[in-house]
Amino acid sequence: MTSAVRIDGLRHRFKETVAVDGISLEVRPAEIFGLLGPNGAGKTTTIRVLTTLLRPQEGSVAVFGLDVAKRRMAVRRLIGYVPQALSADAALSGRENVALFARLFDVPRRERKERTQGVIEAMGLTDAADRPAATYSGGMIRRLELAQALVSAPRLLVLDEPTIGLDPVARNGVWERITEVRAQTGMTVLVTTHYMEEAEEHCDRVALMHRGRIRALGTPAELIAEAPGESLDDVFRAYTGDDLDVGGFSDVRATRRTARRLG
Ligand SMILES: Nc1ncnc2c1ncn2[C@@H]1O[C@H](COP(=O)(O)OP(=O)(O)OP(=O)(O)O)[C@@H](O)[C@H]1O
Repeated sequence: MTSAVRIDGLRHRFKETVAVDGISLEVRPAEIFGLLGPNGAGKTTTIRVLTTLLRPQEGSVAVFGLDVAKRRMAVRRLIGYVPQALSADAALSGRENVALFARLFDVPRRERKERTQGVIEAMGLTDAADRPAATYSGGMIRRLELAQALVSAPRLLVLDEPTIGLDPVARNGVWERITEVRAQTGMTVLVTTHYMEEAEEHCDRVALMHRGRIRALGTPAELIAEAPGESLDDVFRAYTGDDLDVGGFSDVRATRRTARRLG
């Protein structure tokens, strides 16, 4: 079966910083795959290459068999992407935001209304759909952004830190919606996070990334069985040693970014 994502020897640098240092991995169709690691690990750079926003400098990336460097537009049509930066317009209602994405992604005109309503319902936003997004909570904004990404019925949903800065209840709400959509559609989900406990609970397989490299890859249970400790957090520490305290699981940067997003 064709891989949903296949990354071979991807390396990417920004001047003297090597952001991604030769990674290879495969995401299987219909799985929820977590790319995990602290700030600066190289997760976003990897995501930006596979969503065609950055051209691969070295190595290759294919989405459902399509090379991201050679088939950019075809790859984009397969992907729904929720970036870290805010992608909803606060002045528009939830429904208007989703309808805008339906137009942007060429959803056929006669299907737009129904598809927009469908994803709004799926994300639990029916009651709030006609209010300006400015009145939404952080969790609702994230679910609206998921609705925007889902309206084009992508085969691969790519989420960059979907629960960052949310309280535990809102984080659960976002994950519930992600797992429901996956169960209903068989969509593949690639998610980055630095919340190990969320990945442990919701991801089928994970890759632990640190300083541009993949340190371990497998199901959460496999990784926990192979390394000393009882959680993915322990596994990560085992693979990265003291580095983590320097690299930082600190949420400071993340929290600041979220404050900007919602402010
Ligand atoms: N546009 C850029 N210009 C220069 N350096 C960059 C750029 N984007 C990322 N980097 C650097 O590349 C490294 C990897 O960053 P990346 O954003 O991919 O990590 P990340 O794991 O996604 O972390 P975060 O969760 O903080 O975004 C970091 O050292 C970062 O500072």
